[in-house]
Amino acid sequence: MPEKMGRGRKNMPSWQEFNRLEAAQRNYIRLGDTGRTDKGVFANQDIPKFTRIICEVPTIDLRKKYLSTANVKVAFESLPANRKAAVMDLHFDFSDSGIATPLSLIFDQNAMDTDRGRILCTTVARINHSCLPNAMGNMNWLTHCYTVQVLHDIVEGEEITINYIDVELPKEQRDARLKAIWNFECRCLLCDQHFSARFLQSSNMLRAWLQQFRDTISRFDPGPPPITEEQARQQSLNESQHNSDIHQFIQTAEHEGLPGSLAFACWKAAESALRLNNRDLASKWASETQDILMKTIGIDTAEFNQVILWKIHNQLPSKQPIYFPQLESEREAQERMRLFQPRRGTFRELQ
Ligand SMILES: C[S@@+](CC[C@H](N)C(=O)[O-])C[C@H]1O[C@@H](n2cnc3c(N)ncnc32)[C@H](O)[C@@H]1O
Repeated sequence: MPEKMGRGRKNMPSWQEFNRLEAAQRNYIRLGDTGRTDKGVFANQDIPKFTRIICEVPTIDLRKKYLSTANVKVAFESLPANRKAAVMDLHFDFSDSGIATPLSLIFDQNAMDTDRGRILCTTVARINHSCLPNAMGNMNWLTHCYTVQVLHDIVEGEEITINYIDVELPKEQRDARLKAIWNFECRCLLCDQHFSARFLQSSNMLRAWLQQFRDTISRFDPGPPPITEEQARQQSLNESQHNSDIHQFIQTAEHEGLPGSLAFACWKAAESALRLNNRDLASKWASETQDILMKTIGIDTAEFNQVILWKIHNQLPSKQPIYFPQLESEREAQERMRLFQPRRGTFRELQ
C-alpha cells in the first residue's frame, strides 16, 4: 500500500469512513409504515437521481464456509450492545417458525446473499423489495460497505425500494423465487396491480425476452481466428447477428429501467466492437458501461475498476477518470468524491 494512503493521516478519513459520513450527514431516509403490517424506508427529502443514500458496513458478515445458525449466534454475541439491539429490532415473522429462535428468523428474513456469503446490514434490511425498484444495492468489497444509490429522482415521502431477486424474470418466476427464498408474496407497485393489467403483461413479456436473450448473448462464442475467407465471412455474419441482439437488448433493458442489464449489454457491445476492430466504438460502449456503473453503484467498486482495467489492457482511450482506491492519494480521492454529487441525465447519455 502506498505510504500516502491510509487511515493514519490526520483529518483525512479513509474512503470507507468518508462514504459513511457523506451518506449519514445528509440524512436522506427515515423509517416509516408501509400501510401493510411492516415498515419500510422513506425519503426524508427530495433526492436527485444517482445519489448514494446509504453506505453501511455490515453488522454481520458470514462467509459461505462459516454459514450456520451456530455461527450467526457467535457473530451476534460478539457485537456491542447497541448493535445487538439494532439486530433484534429488525422485522421477523413467527409463522411457520417451528423451533427457530428469533435470532435465526431475523437473520433468515433480513440477511442478504452476496458472492462471498451472507451479510446483515441493519439499515439496508429495512428497505423493502420492489419489482420496479427505485434504488440499487451493491456490496462493495473494496470499501467493505453496502451502498444504496437511487435510480430516479425521488420525492420526499416516497418509499425507497431495491430488488431482492433478479427482477428481469417474469412475474410467475419472481413470485416463486420470493416465496422460496424470502417467504413472502410481493405487494410492490408493479405486482399490486397498481399499474394497468396491460402494463404488467407487456412488462412480463419484455422481461421474459430479456431473460432469454441474456442467455443467448452470454453464450455467444466468436470462435478461433478464421483461417479461410469463408470462415472470416461467416464469423463476421455471426458477430453482426450478435450485435443486433445486443442492441435490441439495450433498448428493452432501458425501457424496463433495468440498469444491471443495461450495463451488461453495453459491456458486451464494447467487447463485440473490439472484435470487429472498431476501437472508437468499443471505447464508447465501455465508457457507457462505466457511466451506468458510476451512476448506479459508484466508482469505488470492483465492477467499475474492471471496466477501466479492460480499457487499459486493450489500450482504449478513456474519457472518464481512472480510479484505483489502492493507488490514489487522498487529495485525488477527495477530488473524485465530487463525482458522487448528483448528476443530470438518463442512464445513457451517449448516442
Ligand atoms: C428485509 S425485510 C424489509 C423490511 C421490513 N418490511 C421491516 O418491517 O423491517 C423483508 C420483509 O419485508 C416484507 N417485504 C419486503 N418487500 C415486500 C414486498 N414487496 N411485498 C410484501 N412484503 C414485503 C416481507 O415481510 C419480508 O419478509
